Amino acid sequence: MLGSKAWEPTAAHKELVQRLKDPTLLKSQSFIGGSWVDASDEERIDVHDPATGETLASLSHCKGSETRAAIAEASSVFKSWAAKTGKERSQILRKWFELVRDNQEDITTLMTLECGKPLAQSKGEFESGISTMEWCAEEAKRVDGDVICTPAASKRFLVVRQPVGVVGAITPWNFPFSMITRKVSPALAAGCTVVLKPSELTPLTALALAELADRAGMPRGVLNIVVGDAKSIGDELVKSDDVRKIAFTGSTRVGKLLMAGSAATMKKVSMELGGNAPFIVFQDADLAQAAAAVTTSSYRNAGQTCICTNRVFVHPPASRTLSLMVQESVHDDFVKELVEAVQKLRVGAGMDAATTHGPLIQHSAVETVEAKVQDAISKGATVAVGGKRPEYDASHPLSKGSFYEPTVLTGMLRATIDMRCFREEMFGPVTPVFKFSTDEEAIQMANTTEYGLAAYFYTKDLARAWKTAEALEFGMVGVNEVAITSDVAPFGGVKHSGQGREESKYALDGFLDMKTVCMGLGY
Ligand SMILES: NC(=O)c1ccc[n+]([C@@H]2O[C@H](COP(=O)([O-])OP(=O)(O)OC[C@H]3O[C@@H](n4cnc5c(N)ncnc54)[C@H](O)[C@@H]3O)[C@@H](O)[C@H]2O)c1
Ligand SMILES: O=CCCC(=O)O
Repeated sequence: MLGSKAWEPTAAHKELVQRLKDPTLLKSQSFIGGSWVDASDEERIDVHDPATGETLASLSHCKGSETRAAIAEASSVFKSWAAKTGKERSQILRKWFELVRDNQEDITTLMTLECGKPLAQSKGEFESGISTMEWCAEEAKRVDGDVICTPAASKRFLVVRQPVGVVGAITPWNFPFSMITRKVSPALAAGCTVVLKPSELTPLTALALAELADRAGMPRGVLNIVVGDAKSIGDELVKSDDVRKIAFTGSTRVGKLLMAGSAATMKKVSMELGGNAPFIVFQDADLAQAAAAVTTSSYRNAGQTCICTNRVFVHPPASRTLSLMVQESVHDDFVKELVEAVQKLRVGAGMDAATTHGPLIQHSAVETVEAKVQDAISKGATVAVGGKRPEYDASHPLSKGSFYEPTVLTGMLRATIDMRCFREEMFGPVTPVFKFSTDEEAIQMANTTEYGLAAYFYTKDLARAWKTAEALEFGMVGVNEVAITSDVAPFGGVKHSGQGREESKYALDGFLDMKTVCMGLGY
């Protein structure tokens, strides 16, 4: 949110400074060419704590000219960074990883305060992010090429892999740490230089990372962070011919804009976009495990995770036959287990150790969730639990927070797939439960979405597991498992959920070009 030109530190800001072991990690400027710089105009951007609505910090608000400066810095040092040996880059990245690891407490505090997620979840994200940093620091030493068997005795073919150039990285607010490490670490390991635009809602974590990169001895200009106006910064990154790759995580809408814009300069793109994850509970599933898994997956980060369970399908629908009536209880038993688990979630501020469920990122997100829930109710859904904002009186410290209660919607028939909660990414703490009658129908309903990021199902039948995993049109499938994220496994989607993969042994591939060298032997 744009703030006033004059910034008077708030009580929340002073409290944050007190909380940090190293308050110099709290920055209010952008990091360009190894220096902390103010924007050329005086406009500021305020960062809020979504649990209280209080202003945590006010930052200089950059636009096009600062972005051009950052691109120029990244371009000017690209050749020297690329020319370092993998081992030299690895040593700097390793040092950065160590400094970040040593500052876990401060970084997770910043993450929780600016994005709202419970501290335990910030720690989980932190573990995921530093694993990526460590992995990529190691991989910097392994940017190998290839020798191809030749069809002609007089020549040899080799493949060398070279960094693509300057990378424009654009990241969202819901994972203010790990979405950065997933792009910046492999890009730097591959020998690229980076201009990063973090979300204007959660820039503090990103800026702390820049400070630690500087302390780690990252050469000036190799990593630049520009905070400010999304469109101006994005437009500069996209139109610049010096930027050779856009690495984006965010909404499908913005991803498509960036991809279309990148065509003019024929940039590489990697797009980690929205999801609409189905979760199928087959009749042979362990219901208690499935209900616990839906609770974990659907309400993680208050439902604001790209791989959150968005639609649950439970076998079977109402039937008059005795055998199916017995099976009908699978649905009812599952809903009972789920509702009981959801009732145990504790809504509150992320810094409170008892909290399992934090606020949404801002009030407009709560309004969008409310509209989707109302849409479902108007089409026949029943609220089994939640379905509203928590009722805090005006004197309550969280009364200005952007909270929505964890919600389960039931009573959904196949006829209700026109509901917004079926078609759209909810990005809030709401789980709609639908019924299905055959495996084919469940798979078909699961695939009835333009998205294709993550999908989950629970079954004990091996044949059904193989068949379903192969039939689901998603980039990642969890079978009797929802914790599918790992630094060792490729992460990414198909269809409108994007292209390219982050993490794993493939992490650096998107930041490298292949060059074929054909060597004539002269005979
Ligand atoms: N697939 C994944 O790995 C993954 C991971 C996390 C989040 N997401 C998706 O991200 C979305 C939530 O994040 P969000 O609300 O921050 O998304 P968003 O698309 O609104 O914003 C993402 C980033 O793009 C920037 N941006 C916005 N408009 C821009 C423009 N015109 N030009 C350049 N940059 C622009 C924002 O400032 C932010 O930094 C959800 O759809 C979620 O599923 C996907
Ligand atoms: O929202 C996207 C990131 C999810 C994850 O890392 O598990």
